Amino acid sequence: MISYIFSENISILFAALLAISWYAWLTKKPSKNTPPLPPGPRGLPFVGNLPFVEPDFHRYLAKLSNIYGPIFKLKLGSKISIVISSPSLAKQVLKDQDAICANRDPPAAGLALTYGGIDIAWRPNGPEWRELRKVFVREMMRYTRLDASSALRGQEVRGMVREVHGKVGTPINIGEHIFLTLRNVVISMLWGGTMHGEDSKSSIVIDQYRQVVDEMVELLGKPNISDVFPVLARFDLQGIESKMKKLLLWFDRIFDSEIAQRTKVDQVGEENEDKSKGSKDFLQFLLELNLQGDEKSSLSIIQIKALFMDIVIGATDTSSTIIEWAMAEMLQHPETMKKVQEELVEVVGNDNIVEDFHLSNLHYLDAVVKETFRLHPPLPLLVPHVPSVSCTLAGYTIPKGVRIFINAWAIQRHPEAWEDPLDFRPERFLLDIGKGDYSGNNFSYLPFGSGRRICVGVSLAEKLVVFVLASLLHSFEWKLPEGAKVDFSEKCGLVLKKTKPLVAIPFAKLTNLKHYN
Ligand code: HEM
Repeated sequence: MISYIFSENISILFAALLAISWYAWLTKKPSKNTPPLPPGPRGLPFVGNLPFVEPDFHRYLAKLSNIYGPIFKLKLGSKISIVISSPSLAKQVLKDQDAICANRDPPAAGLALTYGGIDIAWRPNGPEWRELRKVFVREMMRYTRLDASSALRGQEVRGMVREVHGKVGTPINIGEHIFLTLRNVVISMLWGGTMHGEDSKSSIVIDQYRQVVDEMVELLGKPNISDVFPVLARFDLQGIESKMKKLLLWFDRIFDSEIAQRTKVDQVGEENEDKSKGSKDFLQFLLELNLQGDEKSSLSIIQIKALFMDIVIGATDTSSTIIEWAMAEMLQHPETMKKVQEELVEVVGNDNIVEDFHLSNLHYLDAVVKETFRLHPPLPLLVPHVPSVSCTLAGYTIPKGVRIFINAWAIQRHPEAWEDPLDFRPERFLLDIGKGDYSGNNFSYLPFGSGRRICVGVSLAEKLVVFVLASLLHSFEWKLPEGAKVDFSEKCGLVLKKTKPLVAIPFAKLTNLKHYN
């Protein structure tokens, strides 16, 4: 992967050499009393281990941890990274030393995506980040607000069932339907409807939305010279930053148009009755905060847009990826799919549709989702944590500012933490409910991270994933096309996706056709 970058442009290699002096300055010898840095593979001068990095980064790191142990260092360009691959060390970073290790080192692409890193994901650990998180978690993700938007989610999911029903008996790309549904759910929750100006050319906008989000996520996961040699960042040698800025512009125009539309409506006093009753969409809620002018919790328009980017990226790509993996696992294990469908008949019934209130009773489906998160965590390395001061971990020095990768993918397959770790066995979560706790208290199970930086969208993600899967499996039987096999190869980037899209054939399952309309 990295060697590919260098061959991409000879000038990049030349530019990397310019970093020599910078590198030499950075690599000062530690004093005799400080504990050593963790062990790790020897690298080359200046570029460190960059030329040896393999394309599947999470698997490469897991392989190295078999040689160097559960904590090791890797030099990527001028930057040191620390890799953690055991539950007990993950606990030290994410709990015992959480206050120190909750900083970020935003990649150039991340900064470009979020108006300079003023969102939640890339903001440094400090009072402004805490306040933003508090507003998001307490106000936007609280259960009552999520319950209030359940009708919107239901509407979009039923739209998906209708669409799929139109294609029964033919092979469909499941991921495309899931992505489209989540995109509609997210937009409904953000500003309560379609995108303005969309109607006349909706299919173009829909196609572009997916393309833009896919490209954004790809750029976020792409190795970037600017991130490993920050001194070269200003040259944006691979053009990643400028590409991301162009993509952001696509969303920025939509955000501006929605905000302008809403402000206009509010000014002429046409406030939607529902909004005054409290079931406000996120935009309404954030604009009211903006108007409040309260120094502590007030948000500027640009901060609102940065938050929207967090939601767009956080809610669509990760959630659609895990749903696709879950469908892949169930097509590979038809006995599991059968059990889920039996549970759906018992809880929902054959003459009903899946509703929000059924979800908490779907225990077996919940276990299937948990097992899918274990084997296919959408963010296999979480988002790197960064210590704001130097600290000691397992007897090693962890310098301030290094990136700490928690290899959740490896931890969730660790033979000491999981029996038959490579088997897909949802039952393990039925027997031990605490094992599948999403709140980050079990350090051998971290699909949403843990500690201060734990994902802010856990409650929404949980609802969305179970709801979409329940609806797909309640309304349809699924079969692979004749002779086809499920392909489990992974495409590693920021989000761990399937390399090949999942194609399967839906068959109508419900006898009452009104449920498809
Ligand atoms: C299947 C769905 C999802 C998965 C697997 C997931 C996973 C994660 C993980 C692993 C992290 C990093 C935690 C860490 O650094 O320790 C994270 C952070 C984050 N997620 Fe999610 N996420 C999902 C859905 C969502 C949704 C629906 C939203 C928004 C509504 C969201 C917004 C965020 C934000 C803003 C952060 C940054 C938190 C911070 O740095 O303080 N995510 N997510």
